[in-house]
Amino acid sequence: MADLAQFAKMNGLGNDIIVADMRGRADRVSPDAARTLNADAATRFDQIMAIHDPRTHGTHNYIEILNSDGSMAQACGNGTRCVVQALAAETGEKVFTFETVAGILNAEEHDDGLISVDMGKPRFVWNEIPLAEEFRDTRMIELQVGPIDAPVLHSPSVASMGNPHAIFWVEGDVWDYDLERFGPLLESHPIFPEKANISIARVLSRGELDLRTWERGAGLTRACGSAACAGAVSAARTGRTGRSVTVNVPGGPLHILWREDDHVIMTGPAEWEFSGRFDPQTGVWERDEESVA
Ligand SMILES: N[C@@H](CCC[C@H](N)C(=O)O)C(=O)O
Repeated sequence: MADLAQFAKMNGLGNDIIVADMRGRADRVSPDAARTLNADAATRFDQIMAIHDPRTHGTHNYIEILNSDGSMAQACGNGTRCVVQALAAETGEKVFTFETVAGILNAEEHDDGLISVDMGKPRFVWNEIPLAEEFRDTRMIELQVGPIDAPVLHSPSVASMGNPHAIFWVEGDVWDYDLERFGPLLESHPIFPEKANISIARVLSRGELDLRTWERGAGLTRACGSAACAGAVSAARTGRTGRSVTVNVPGGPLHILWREDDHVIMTGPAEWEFSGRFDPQTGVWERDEESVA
């Protein structure tokens, strides 16, 4: 059998994550392997967090992120919390610095088990989201779903947390909207040249909002950390909330703080489920004996 790599099936508030240990290896997790793992009910996931040896001095690891469709992602908040929990359990360290495509991320596991990730600074300029055409005010862009005279969703805020997000604001229950139908249409809308993560958000107070997400390259998920960050900063910059909020995603609450230095700090849990070994090229896998229920 090929030279197998260790993995841990984990989740961040129900966002299904595979943490792949690629340290000491020269290969990468292939898109085909991602699609094969996702096709198996036991290992289906939203993102793979591939931990590689560091590429930059001062970082613990380089992290590569794949969505369940095999596409690459620049950021994954829930997945980063799972990586922190796994490495903290292995090494006893509590503070980590990772390099990702989106930049350098600092993260810390607290004594209560919750994990904070510095998701970096949000980007709001149209060509940093990116959008296909210039919008001077990205707090509200011209995009809608439904009849022209009575749109179901309209005027979203857009932001990048290293990955593109559109947040549609609603007055009613976020579960009253057919995100499974609207999500794929909006994810691949021409206004988003790199596609986008599509969220519906309802502001409950100056300190709390509900949020559901159709994830780029993964579909409906129970949690999207970077969307929670994008929703929080968009709520603040449109005057709907303060800069410290609880974001209720379907899997549970996340705390988001948009610091005065412009960094966005996300805090939440992570959970280990089982471990195994897999072929990073084919996705063929086997469960570790001690993980057999
Ligand atoms: N679930 C992740 C987001 C993963 C990437 C996203 N699907 C994308 O392609 O941008 C999170 O918790 O941030």
